[in-house]
Amino acid sequence: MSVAIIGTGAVAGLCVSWLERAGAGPVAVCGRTPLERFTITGDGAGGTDVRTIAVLPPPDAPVDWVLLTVKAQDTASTAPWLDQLVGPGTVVVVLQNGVDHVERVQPLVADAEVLPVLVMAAAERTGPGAVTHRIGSLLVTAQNPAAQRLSELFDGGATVHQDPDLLTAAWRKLLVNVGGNCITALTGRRAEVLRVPEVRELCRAVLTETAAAGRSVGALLTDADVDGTLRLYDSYPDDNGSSMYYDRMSGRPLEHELIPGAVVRAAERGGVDVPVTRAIWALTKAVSVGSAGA
Ligand SMILES: NC(=O)C1=CN([C@@H]2O[C@H](COP(=O)(O)OP(=O)(O)OC[C@H]3O[C@@H](n4cnc5c(N)ncnc54)[C@H](OP(=O)(O)O)[C@@H]3O)[C@@H](O)[C@H]2O)C=CC1
Ligand SMILES: CC(C)(CO)C(=O)C(=O)O
Repeated sequence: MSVAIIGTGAVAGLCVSWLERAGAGPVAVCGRTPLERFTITGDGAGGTDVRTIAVLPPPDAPVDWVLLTVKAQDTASTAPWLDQLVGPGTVVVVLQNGVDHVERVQPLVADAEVLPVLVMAAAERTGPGAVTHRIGSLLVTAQNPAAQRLSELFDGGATVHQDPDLLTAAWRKLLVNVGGNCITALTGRRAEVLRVPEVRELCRAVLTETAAAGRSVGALLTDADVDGTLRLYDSYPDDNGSSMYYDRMSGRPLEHELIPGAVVRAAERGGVDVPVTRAIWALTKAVSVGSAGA
């Protein structure tokens, strides 16, 4: 099985780590800057071991699996890699947050199979090829033959859950991101900020709106999902950040369109009022590098 990962950040590092544990052999990594190895600290389950894993340079021919791990706003810029790596039989696995993976990637890969994957894990890129794996080793995807093969590819490294209702699963993950990612990015504080009582109430308001927006487009979310997400925030270690927090701290653009923007757009389609989420969207857009004046 040939595997090429596009991107050299946190989720790319997780994939390299999981595939090495799965015995998948060295995988190729395609970055904006060439990389020869990853150093992974931790295992997402409390372990603190440090592993160095060598990776292969970008292949010059199509591969069986392309794992796309760039931020949503960088997806279009990967077109040259996709042209090089995708051929008949390639499955393009999109490991991103959000709810519209297929719409974003399918136009770049003609009729190749696109498999959306929700990454139920937390990791931080701390330097070039250096990734700290804090929480989790679960991937959630659709229920189909490609997903079954993905499960076999990662077996021994990460668990792949095939969910018959991926729309609801993606909105459930969006709940986690719309509060946790946006608030940590806006405040410049890690997960401990989510336990400030007034911030917790703000999160409850955003999550309640998000659940309503999700329901308006067919996701089966209830108040129990809101409560479950708040309990998840309570369980985070104080030093857990979020992918949007790391981008804010590094002066990179934010995924404001992928996360609160997706809620606002769905709410508009569904005729749902989401004033608090709209405010969060405006603020994350305003602080995102490159958005000045937009
Ligand atoms: N980090 C986390 O814990 C989690 C993240 N996610 C989601 O996963 C996705 C990836 O996030 P994450 O790994 O954190 O992001 P990172 O910012 O850590 O990594 C993104 C990588 O993509 C690279 N990249 C951008 N454009 C290109 C390109 N054209 N060609 C090659 N590489 C490119 C970046 O390069 P450069 O180094 O040059 O910037 C960077 O290495 C996001 O949608 C995020 O929301 C989901 C769950 C958990
Ligand atoms: C780890 C988690 C759930 C944090 O909100 C995430 O998805 C992210 O950082 O993007």
